[in-house]
Amino acid sequence: MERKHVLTIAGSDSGGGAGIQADLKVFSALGTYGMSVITAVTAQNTLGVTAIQEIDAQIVKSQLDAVFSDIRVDAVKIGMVSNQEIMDVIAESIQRYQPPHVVMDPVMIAKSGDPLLQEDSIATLRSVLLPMATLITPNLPEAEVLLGCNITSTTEMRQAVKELAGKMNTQVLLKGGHLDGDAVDILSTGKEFSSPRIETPHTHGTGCSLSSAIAAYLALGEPIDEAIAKAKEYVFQAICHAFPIGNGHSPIHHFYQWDQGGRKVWDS
Ligand SMILES: Nc1ncnc2c1ncn2[C@@H]1O[C@H](COP(=O)(O)OP(=O)(O)O)[C@@H](O)[C@H]1O
Ligand SMILES: Cc1ncc(COP(=O)(O)O)c(N)n1
Repeated sequence: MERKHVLTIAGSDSGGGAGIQADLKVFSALGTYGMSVITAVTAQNTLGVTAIQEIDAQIVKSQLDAVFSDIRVDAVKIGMVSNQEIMDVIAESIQRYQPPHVVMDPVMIAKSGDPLLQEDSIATLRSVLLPMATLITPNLPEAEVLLGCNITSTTEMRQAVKELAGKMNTQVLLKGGHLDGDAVDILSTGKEFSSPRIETPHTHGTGCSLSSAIAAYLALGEPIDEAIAKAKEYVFQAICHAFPIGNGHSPIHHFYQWDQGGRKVWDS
């Protein structure tokens, strides 16, 4: 079978739990070929982010041109994009190369509470980048910023996801990981994706991994509902198999093998 190619445009996490590193692990685990355009380098571990170096927008553009001019891209995932200049070059290149699927995780703040987006860039994110995506995957705090209102329950999520989809003119998967109870994510079509909540501090990289798994499954030809359902199951298993690696919030775990009966066996 022809190998599918998936590109992540995101920031690097030196601790290996989120950003580019999580995305590439997901792409490999799902049998796709992963590529990366790095927008920022973060000095980060399980405790937080201690420094950020944004990559020059022209270097981001050169990375995008290098990939798109030579290699077929079956789906794109966009994660941390911290300033307007970088947003503009990404938007231009999506416009120019027209990849078939673009999943955008509008990353604003790390789980540790550290900001990953310059505040004066939110308007550009909203008006330039988000409308170019096939699907956007905000968590609750990000959706609250984009909508300018509080979302405190699944009922309010149902209303908010429809409003966001209307405003951004794209499909929205609103993630409910920040509420209590079952982890319920809601698609703007009204479809809901639920899993039991796992009581663990080791959830670093869940959002990055969900969006990159959706992009990989779209590249593999799954329809959007199926791509989300499979990505959610993947993240659920990856949380279940997380193990502590530092002194803070450890990342989820991406390694599984296939047994002789063709079933996935997660390494733990
Ligand atoms: N403790 C948990 N147990 C099960 N699923 C979770 C848990 N925390 C997050 N999820 C799921 O992981 C994905 C990422 O969610 P969320 O934490 O809301 O996003 P982000 O990482 O962007 O803050 C969603 O599918 C969410 O439902
Ligand atoms: C480079 C980078 N990109 C994204 C996140 C968000 O991930 P999380 O919400 O799990 O901290 C992060 N911490 N670092």
